[in-house]
Amino acid sequence: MKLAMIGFGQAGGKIVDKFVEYDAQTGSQIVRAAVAVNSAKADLMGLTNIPKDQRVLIGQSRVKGHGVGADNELGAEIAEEDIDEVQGAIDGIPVHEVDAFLVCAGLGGGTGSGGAPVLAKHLKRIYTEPVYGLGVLPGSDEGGIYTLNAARSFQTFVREVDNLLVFDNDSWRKTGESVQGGYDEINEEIVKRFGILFGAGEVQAGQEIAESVVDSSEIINTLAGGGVSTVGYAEEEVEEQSSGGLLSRLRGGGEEDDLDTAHTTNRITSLVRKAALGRLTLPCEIEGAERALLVMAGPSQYLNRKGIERGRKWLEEQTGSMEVRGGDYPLKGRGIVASVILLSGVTNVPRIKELQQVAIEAQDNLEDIRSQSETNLHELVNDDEDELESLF
Ligand SMILES: Nc1nc2c(ncn2[C@@H]2O[C@H](COP(=O)(O)OP(=O)(O)OP(=O)(O)O)[C@@H](O)[C@H]2O)c(=O)[nH]1
Repeated sequence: MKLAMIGFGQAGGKIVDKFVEYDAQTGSQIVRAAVAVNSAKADLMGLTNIPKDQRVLIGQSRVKGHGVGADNELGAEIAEEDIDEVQGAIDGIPVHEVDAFLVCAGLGGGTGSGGAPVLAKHLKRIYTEPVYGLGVLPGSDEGGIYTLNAARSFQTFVREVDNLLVFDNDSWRKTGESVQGGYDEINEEIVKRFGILFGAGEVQAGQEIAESVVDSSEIINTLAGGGVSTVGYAEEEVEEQSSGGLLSRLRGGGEEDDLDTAHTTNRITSLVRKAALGRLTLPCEIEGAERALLVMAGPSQYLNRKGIERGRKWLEEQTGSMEVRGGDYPLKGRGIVASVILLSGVTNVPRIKELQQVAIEAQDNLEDIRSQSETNLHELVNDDEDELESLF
């Protein structure tokens, strides 16, 4: 499916930048247009793949190109004030050629956290195409203010988008890694998962015809209905054979043929389980997910309808959902068979409840500190008996 991607803030910009790189490397053609919006000039200059004329600096009169310093209320305000400048960049997008918008942002900071929901609301008012969000939750070690920002932004962003796809930095960070190196790896994980998912609806000319190919409308229907989504992923390396070799073996028929089919089917069902029960972009209980989509990607000789059907049925049982779609995505040249599972409308998410709890504590703390601040400063600056006088 073809997307117009808008990265808001530093994390959002870097993720979209990575999507553009992925698109060029794999030819998956999911990024029809890419825009970066930020209040920090340096962050925009640090991008590599998004065209320079598609990078929009907002809030110059307020923050002089230096960012909003994790103040997401200010981030929301300047996004509203400068929405026409953002729209100016979006005007350059051939919207009739895109299936949906994807607004990406880290929810813990200021610019993206505050600005992304404002932009989503604006896009939904103007366009009929669905507007999805890709929201990144901060690590739990980032501190109270980031958690509070994320909890407030999450609440607003979910309301303003047609569906919020969530990625939780907390469950992906590795110890002993530099923050930057860590983010590079994390961003690759994000782009791989969402790249295959959205790429599934985009069959290119010359690609092998799949048995039951996933179409953009299936992704859109799985996301329709709103709420929060998470994505599971698992892959296995396979040897890519030329189709001629395999076909001639298949034509030979016999036991080897049955073995191949059984092996292919089993590989698919085990990859489906691994993807659903392994690390999700947002960890949650999969039971109760309202809708799901299973995409099996790989060389078409490693995909079969039986395996996908079994995987789909298993997902139906595990989620209890009646709306589980499934299909394949022929993907040559990567030497893998991969299973991507989109779980949409998830509601049993302990991580969000925990985030909200920490956010409320941080909010109460901040209020206490603010309310005492004037008294404390007065006590510090003035002597006990008020014997000293200020100069003027
Ligand atoms: N996955 C991922 N997360 C990131 C990356 N950079 C920052 N983050 C996360 O995103 C959150 C927000 O940070 P930024 O995007 O840098 O903030 P901003 O929107 O530019 O806002 P200000 O810097 O406050 O103006 C942080 O709390 C991190 O958790 C990145 O490259 N990848």
